[in-house]
Amino acid sequence: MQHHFWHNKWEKGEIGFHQDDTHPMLMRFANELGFAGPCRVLVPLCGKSHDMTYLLKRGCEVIGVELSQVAVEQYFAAQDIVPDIAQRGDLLRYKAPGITLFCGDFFALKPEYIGSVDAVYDRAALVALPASMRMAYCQQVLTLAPQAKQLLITFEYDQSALPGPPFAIPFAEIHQYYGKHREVTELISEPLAGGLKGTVPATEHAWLIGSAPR
Ligand SMILES: C[S@@+](CC[C@H](N)C(=O)[O-])C[C@H]1O[C@@H](n2cnc3c(N)ncnc32)[C@H](O)[C@@H]1O
Repeated sequence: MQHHFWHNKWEKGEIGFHQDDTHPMLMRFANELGFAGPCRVLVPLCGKSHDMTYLLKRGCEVIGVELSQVAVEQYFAAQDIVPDIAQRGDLLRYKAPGITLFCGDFFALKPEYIGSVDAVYDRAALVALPASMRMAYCQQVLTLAPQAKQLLITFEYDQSALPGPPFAIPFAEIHQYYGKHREVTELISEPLAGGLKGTVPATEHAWLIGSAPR
């Protein structure tokens, strides 16, 4: 997806992907993933997700990355937090106790900006990207978080029924991106209540991408 597509969505407030509550699959598997202090969790393409606040409340340190300044500023405003803002390479770094959000292109983020990462939480990030960008996205995740385990949430549905995003991503594709050096385990799959965008039957899947052997 081009940057202007997402900037446009945030400027118009067309953010149907944003959830009012913590994602149930995050709550369900947080213990299994070790999402508790002092775990440092990378949240790619984070939007202004409440899932970050849930992770913070569990004592995690959150490192988010988001293209839209509207999203980043709305996140901190909603938490009543005034972050410290500084330039970091091509990104703006918003920092507050326990949470750092980088505003800019995920592909411009460098490992030295974020330090070591214990876990990755991907909800509506991989599925937000067209097929042409997904391999590069997953390689960037592995570059930024080479040792980390990951909770990945995806959808499966008839892609011909909806153009996406979110896109349908079958297991074979996830295996293609992460399966070479990591164990990929399905934690759960459930029918999406009401269907995707209220119309298309879909299943939602949670995957554990195992940490790299040390
Ligand atoms: C479908 S939304 C999901 C947001 C969040 N993960 C959630 O669960 O609400 C995808 C987000 O990715 C952001 N995004 C898209 N491309 C990006 C990029 N190249 N770098 C950083 N963020 C990006 C968009 O602005 C949007 O907020």
